Amino acid sequence: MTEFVLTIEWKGFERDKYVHTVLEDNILPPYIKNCRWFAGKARKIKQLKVRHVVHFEEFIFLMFEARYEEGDNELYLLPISFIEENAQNIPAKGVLSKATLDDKMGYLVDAIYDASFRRALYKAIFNQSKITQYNNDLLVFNKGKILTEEADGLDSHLPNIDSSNSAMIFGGKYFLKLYRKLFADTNPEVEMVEYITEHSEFRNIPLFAGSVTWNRLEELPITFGVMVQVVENIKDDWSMTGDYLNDFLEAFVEGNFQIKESVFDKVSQLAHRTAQMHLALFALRGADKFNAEPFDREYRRYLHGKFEALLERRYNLLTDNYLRLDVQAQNLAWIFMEAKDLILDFIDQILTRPLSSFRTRIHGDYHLGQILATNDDLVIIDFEGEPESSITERKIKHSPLKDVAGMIRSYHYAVSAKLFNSAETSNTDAIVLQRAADRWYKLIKDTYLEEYLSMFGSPHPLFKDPNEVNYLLLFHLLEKAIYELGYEVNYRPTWVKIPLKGIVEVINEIEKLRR
Ligand SMILES: Nc1ncnc2c1ncn2[C@@H]1O[C@H](COP(=O)(O)OP(=O)(O)O)[C@@H](O)[C@H]1O
Ligand SMILES: O=P(O)(O)O[C@H]1O[C@H](CO)[C@@H](O[C@H]2O[C@H](CO)[C@@H](O)[C@H](O)[C@H]2O)[C@H](O)[C@H]1O
Repeated sequence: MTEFVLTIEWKGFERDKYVHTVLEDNILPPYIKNCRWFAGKARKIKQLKVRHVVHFEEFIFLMFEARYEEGDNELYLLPISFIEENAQNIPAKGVLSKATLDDKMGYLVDAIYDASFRRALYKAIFNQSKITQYNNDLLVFNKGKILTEEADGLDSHLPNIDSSNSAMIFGGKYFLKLYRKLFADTNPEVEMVEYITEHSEFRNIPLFAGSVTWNRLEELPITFGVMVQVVENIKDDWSMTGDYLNDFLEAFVEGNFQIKESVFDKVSQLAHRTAQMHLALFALRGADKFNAEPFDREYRRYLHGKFEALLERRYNLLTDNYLRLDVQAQNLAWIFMEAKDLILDFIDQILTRPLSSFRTRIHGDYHLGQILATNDDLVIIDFEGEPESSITERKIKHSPLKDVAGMIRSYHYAVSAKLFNSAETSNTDAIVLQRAADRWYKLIKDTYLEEYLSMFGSPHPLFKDPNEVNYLLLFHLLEKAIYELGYEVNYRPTWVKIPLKGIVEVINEIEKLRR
């Protein structure tokens, strides 16, 4: 914590240039370095700038902009509160600085750690409050039908989870996600969860309980948070699949190839829930935001342009990081780079080939970590969309096969990570390991895909013909693996091989199609 004693006044906080400057220059820079939610740690920061202030009772929603040496700025939400000395036990990671308010000594803290802030948030959602700001903007709290518990007597806590936003749990029943990185326009998660809850029968998501939005007079609204039902889950499906793979690994080191029937059952169950989610989203047509659309020229061009730009970014990233890769990853990277023309040729087809299927709103960032396993079912969470895309892009309708490709990639990740990163296999020949991983992946992928497609009548408007399905699936598998390459280079360099292997697999498939 910095040694500043900041003198604060809530009234007129938006004009308090002195406080803003101290925050920008002295308090925020060291503070955000230790925040899990600050995504710019690896980037060179040029400046942090207090951009907006929204008042909420005796708290402030502060928004600051991170300006970097290179690349786009980012806007972050930091709710702040003043805590009198010894008033509450705030963890050190939540304290911004020493402060005085109305001659009282205390601390300026991240308000999520302040129980009275959490209570105020809940009450405001429950009462559907609307708070007019100094410039006539509105802070709007919206309530879902399932929110029935009065705030009085309801306890709240911060769950111990790994999350890029901030979660709070109320009365063990409601889960509030406060977004940290903000975007202009309503967060797709609020739209999706609210619409599915209110206008469909699909119940394998946490139902909508409320939202917090800053409605700006002159500009697009910004979503601060969404509240949903708590899912009493045992673990997420990534960990669950890891458990199945432990059994598989155990048998494998004994010389057996063995997948339990119960594993196929779980994969089928996920395929069914995925299909039901897509059917529900497709059925929401009629509501403007959700109407299914054809593969028109504009969309085809968009998809093509986005893929080309992604490809270019990733080739540059690989070139810049090539020497940091191990030999196996370098070999795979070569295959990827040499296949550039083949890939470009393949994606060009999206512009002209017949595509009569429809596209609809989808999950957008679908992988095993987004599935929570309850006692006997699966619940799909995190409808925020692909982290690298803008909010407008996240709302674009796609073939549901984009989600299917995401999940298939996730199974590929799970088996690759387990087989290649486990101590048990450190002495096993890489070719033998690869063969086992390929077999497991193929069986699981086929099960997932067949079960998924079997849930749609044939032909279904979303999947008009098998050739389209094959092409679009390959297109999205390739796109996703190329996207993942960026994530791994930046966050888990030792995992870069996994998406590279995925890319090479699709390249092989494309070559087969050309023969
Ligand atoms: N409705 C919920 N009930 C219980 N736990 C949840 C719920 N939603 C999310 N979680 C937990 O929080 C974690 C992060 O959720 P997620 O929506 O992915 O947030 P973020 O986008 O901030 O990473 C999940 O992996 C899960 O453990
Ligand atoms: O869940 P997020 O929205 O933060 O998604 C990002 O992080 C994911 C990792 O947590 C990353 O997913 C990749 O790794 C997963 C295993 O850890 C694997 O199951 C996914 O298939 C793979 O894409 C995701 O790409 C990224 O956007």
